[in-house]
Amino acid sequence: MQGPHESHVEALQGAALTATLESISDAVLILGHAWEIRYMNGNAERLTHLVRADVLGRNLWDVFPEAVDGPYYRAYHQAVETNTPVSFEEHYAPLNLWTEIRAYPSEQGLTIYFRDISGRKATEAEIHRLAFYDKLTGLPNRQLLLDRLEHALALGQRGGRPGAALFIDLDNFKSINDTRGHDKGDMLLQLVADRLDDAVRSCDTVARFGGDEFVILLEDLGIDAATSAQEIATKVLQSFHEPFEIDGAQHYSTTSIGVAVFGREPTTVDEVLKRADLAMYHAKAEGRNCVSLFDPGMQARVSARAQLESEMRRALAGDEFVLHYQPLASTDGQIAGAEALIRWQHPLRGMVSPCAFIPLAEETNMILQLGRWVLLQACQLLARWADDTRTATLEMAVNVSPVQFHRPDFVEQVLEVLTLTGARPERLRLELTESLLLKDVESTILKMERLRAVGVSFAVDDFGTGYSSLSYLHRLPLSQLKIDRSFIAGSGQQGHGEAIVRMIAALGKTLNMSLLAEGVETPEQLAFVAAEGCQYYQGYWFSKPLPEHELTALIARS
Ligand SMILES: Nc1nc2c(ncn2[C@@H]2O[C@H](COP(=O)(O)O[C@H]3[C@@H](O)[C@H](n4cnc5c(=O)[nH]c(N)nc54)O[C@@H]3COP(=O)(O)O)[C@@H](O)[C@H]2O)c(=O)[nH]1
Repeated sequence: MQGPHESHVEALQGAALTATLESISDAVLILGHAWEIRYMNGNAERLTHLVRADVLGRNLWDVFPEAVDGPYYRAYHQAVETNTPVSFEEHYAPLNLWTEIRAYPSEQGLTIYFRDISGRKATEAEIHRLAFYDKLTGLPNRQLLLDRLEHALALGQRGGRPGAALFIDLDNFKSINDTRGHDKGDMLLQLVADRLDDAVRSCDTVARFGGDEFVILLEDLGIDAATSAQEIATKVLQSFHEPFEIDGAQHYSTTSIGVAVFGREPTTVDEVLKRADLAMYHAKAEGRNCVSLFDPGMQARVSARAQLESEMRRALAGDEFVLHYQPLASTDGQIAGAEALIRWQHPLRGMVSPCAFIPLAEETNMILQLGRWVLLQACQLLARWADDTRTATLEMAVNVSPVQFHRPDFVEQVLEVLTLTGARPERLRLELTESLLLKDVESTILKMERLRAVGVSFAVDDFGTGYSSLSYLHRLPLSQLKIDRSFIAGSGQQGHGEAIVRMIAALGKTLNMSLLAEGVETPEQLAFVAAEGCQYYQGYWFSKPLPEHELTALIARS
């Protein structure tokens, strides 16, 4: 029998306990030993949309049949065994619930605390999406790709399941941004993402690596992984044959793809991506719109290039470049001037030909510094020639790279060098290639005319090897055509060399330009080009390119 004091205390405890259970933020269910519901707080009513009076005394599984297969039994037994609360998270559409079970073995009952964590789950999902998916295209981002590649490499190394990374870079992506705006560029990227996704299996990962670069991770490729990867890359490439529909207009785009295969041999994520990237650069160098498979030779070539680049920077800072001058002669044997030709006096490799470093200098923009240096040196000599009657009428020809010419301040640079050196502009001839003249014709003509106005003249170098359009050749302020040496070398033999020289000579006459034959090596070639109307020639028959002091001696003798 309870005394009056004890029942008062128990009633007090009951009231206090109920008040506590009603005030906490969690939903609470207290169950008896047969899983019958003995208590349900207000939060549990709100969350389950049930009324306390309807469920009290009923079995939990009758009230919540969907929970029968859930983790409740397991959690209860674990809570009993460990004598600690056990919690878990479960999804009951549309809710995500956090649940904690506290067991009371002595009373064979339990309390279930639960709360809606849908908001937190949505935030977590959003954080995950932001961290691992690209916002613009919805594709996996670089981070997720790296994780999956790491996993694929582990499978490849342990299980011998080979895979491949395809590094995809859009060709000329910049042009759509520049011509149609960044929003259209973004649309193209979204369409490309869809197209890449459609081109591969759903188990492959198509990721946006950054900018206009995408990577496709192919897994489980089978024995001939290289062939399969190349076939898939070709399929991806071909998927670009169809135009992209951007805001009602059709846009054609191509892509360059580098392929790197991995398998059992130990390698790293960085290494695989570096290889695929290298192969992609190789595809670009091959003319774009193609697939290239990584081979170890590529690495060696890139290292050699990097070495050359750093050596060139050192050479530019030091004193390793020199100019040689090849005499330009009239076909009756008089020196008419000289062409300045750069040489690299390398401390270990000896004299390096410009063919070995001009292309790299152009790619890296070092040609800007180099080209200005050449112009300055050549104009200094031209200025010195003006002081001597034997050299005062000679012309100086200087090669101009397209990279130099297309800089907006090219004209100012030439004018500045002329002012600095005091060289006479009418003795300076700039040699431009056909491809240079073809690009951006209107602005090219403007630049040439500004320089021609001060007396500078222009020659087309290596004429006949490019694609000069005769329709605009007459509009360019050119004074000389230099016939490429390949046609001169071909003269006197079977082939079209002679006929081409004849045609170019006729064209030069029509356009009122002087003609210079390049690469004349024999007296027969000289006789031929003279007979065809070339007033000038250049070649080993007269002289190879010479250091300045040897050229001066040759002029003095002639
Ligand atoms: N942008 C710049 N380009 C330059 C500069 N200096 C040179 N170059 C370009 O490099 C290419 C190779 O030049 P180089 O090795 O100097 O060869 C020149 C001559 O040595 C060679 N030549 C001349 N005569 C003959 C001959 O009878 N036979 C023969 N096999 N080769 C001969 O021709 C080259 C001159 O070419 P070109 O400029 O077309 O008149 C070359 O493309 C240079 O233009 C520079 O400062 N800037």
